[in-house]
Amino acid sequence: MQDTIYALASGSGRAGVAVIRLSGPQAIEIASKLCRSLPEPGSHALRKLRMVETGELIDEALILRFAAGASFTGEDVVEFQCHGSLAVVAAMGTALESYGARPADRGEFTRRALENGMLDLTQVEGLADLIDADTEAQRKQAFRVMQGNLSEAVETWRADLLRALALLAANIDFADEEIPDDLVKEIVLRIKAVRTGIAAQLDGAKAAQRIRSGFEVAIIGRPNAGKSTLFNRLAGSDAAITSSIAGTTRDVIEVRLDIGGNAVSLLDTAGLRETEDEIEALGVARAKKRALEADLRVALLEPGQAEPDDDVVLGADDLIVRGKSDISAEGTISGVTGDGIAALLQAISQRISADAAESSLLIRQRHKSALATAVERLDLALALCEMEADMSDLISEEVRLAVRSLDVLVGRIDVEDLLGEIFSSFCIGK
Ligand SMILES: Nc1nc2c(ncn2[C@@H]2O[C@H](COP(=O)(O)OP(=O)(O)OP(=O)(O)O)[C@@H](O)[C@H]2O)c(=O)[nH]1
Ligand SMILES: [K+]
Ligand SMILES: [Mg+2]
Repeated sequence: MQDTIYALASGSGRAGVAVIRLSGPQAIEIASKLCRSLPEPGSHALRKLRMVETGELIDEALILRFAAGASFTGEDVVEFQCHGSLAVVAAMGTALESYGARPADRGEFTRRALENGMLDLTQVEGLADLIDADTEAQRKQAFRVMQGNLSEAVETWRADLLRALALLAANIDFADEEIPDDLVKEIVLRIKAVRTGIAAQLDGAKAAQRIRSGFEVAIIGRPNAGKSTLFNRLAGSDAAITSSIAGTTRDVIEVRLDIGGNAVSLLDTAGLRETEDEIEALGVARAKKRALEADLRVALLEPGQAEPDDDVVLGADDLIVRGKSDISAEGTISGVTGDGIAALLQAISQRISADAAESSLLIRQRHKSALATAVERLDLALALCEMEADMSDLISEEVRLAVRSLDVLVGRIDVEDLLGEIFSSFCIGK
C-alpha cells in the first residue's frame, strides 16, 4: 500500500494561515482521528483538531476534503487550513506522524498526480514553471502548458497518425492489387497536416524557452562610452564598477530584470577595442561572444561617434543610442541623469514582446527534441509515399516512430528516466 504523506503546502514561517496537505489511502482515517467527523468529500467544514488519546486541543482549522479521483493527487486528500504559526505546524506534524503519515518528499504530491493520470508529464513541467514564475509572460506560458494545451495538441496529432497507420494497414491488405489512389492521398494529407502543426510549435520553441529563462540584452560600445553607468541605471543598482579609466569592465556582468512583463538578463560588457592588455583582450573576446549570442544588442555611442564600430555586427532590430546627453548635444540618453532611460526601456520592451509573441508551448529542450525527431520521421514517411513501389510497411514504421516521440513527450513511455530531474526542482509540499 502507498504511504500516506503530508506536507506544509503553503510557505514556511509565520503567516495568517498554514495549509497542510494530507494524501494517501489512510488520509481519511488519519484526519478522522484529529477531528472526529470529516466533511463530505468535495466539501469543507470548520473543526477543532485534537489528539484522540489525550484530548489535547491543537488548533481550530478549516478542513477541505477531496474524494479520490477528484483531488490533486488522485488519492483521498484532506487539507487543513490551520493558524499559520510554527508551533501549530509542528504540532500538526507530530500528530499526523503519530497516526501513521510521513513527511512528503520534494514534488511527491505531483509525482502521485502523474502516476494516477491526473496530469501528464508536460503538465507537470508547466506546473513547475508556474510555481517558479516571476514575470507575467512566464505565468501565462506556464499556465497554458499546465492546463494541458500542449498535451491536447499532442493527443490530436497522435490520433491523426494512428488513423494514418490504420489506413496504411488497409493499404497493406490490398497486397499485389492496385493501391487505391484516394487512400494514398488521404494518408499523405494526414501526415502533412500533423507535420505542419508540429513544425509551427517548433518555430516558437526558442521564444518559449526565452520567456522561461529570460531574453538576453547586451550593452556594447567603446571603452568609456558609459556602458556600465547606463547598465547600473537600468538595473537600479551599482552592480557594475564605473570609472573614468577606459577598460574598467572585463567580465560580462549580468542582472535580471522584468521589462514589460518579460524576464530579461541585461549584460554589461567590456569596451570593444584592440588592446595589448592580455586580460582586457580576454574581456573583449567575451564581450563579442556574448553580444553575438544575445537576443538584442544596445550599441551605446560615445559623443562624437557617428555610427557603431563593426566589432559586433548589428541586426535590423538592434538598438543604437547616443550617450552622455547631459554633456553632448547629439546625445539621446544619459546614464548619469536618467535622461532617455524610459524611452530605451520602452524600445527594449517592444522588441522583446514582439519576439515573445512568436512563442509556442515548447517550454523545455526535451519537448523540442522529441518533436524534431517526430518531424524527421514524418519527412521520411512522406518521402516514401512519393515512391512508385508500395512502401506501406516502411511508411508505417516511420509513422510509428513519430508516434513514439509524441508518447515520450507526454510521458506515456520512457518516463522513469526523466522523473528524478523534473521533481528535483520541486519544493516540498507540491
Ligand atoms: N557626463 C556623463 N558622464 C558619463 C555618463 N555615463 C558615463 N559617464 C562617465 O564616463 C566614464 C566611463 O563610464 P563607464 O560607465 O565606466 O563606461 P564604460 O563604457 O562602462 O567603460 P569600460 O567599462 O571601461 O568600457 C565615467 O567617468 C563616467 O562617470 C553620462 O551619461 N554622462
Ligand atoms: K570606464
Ligand atoms: Mg564598463
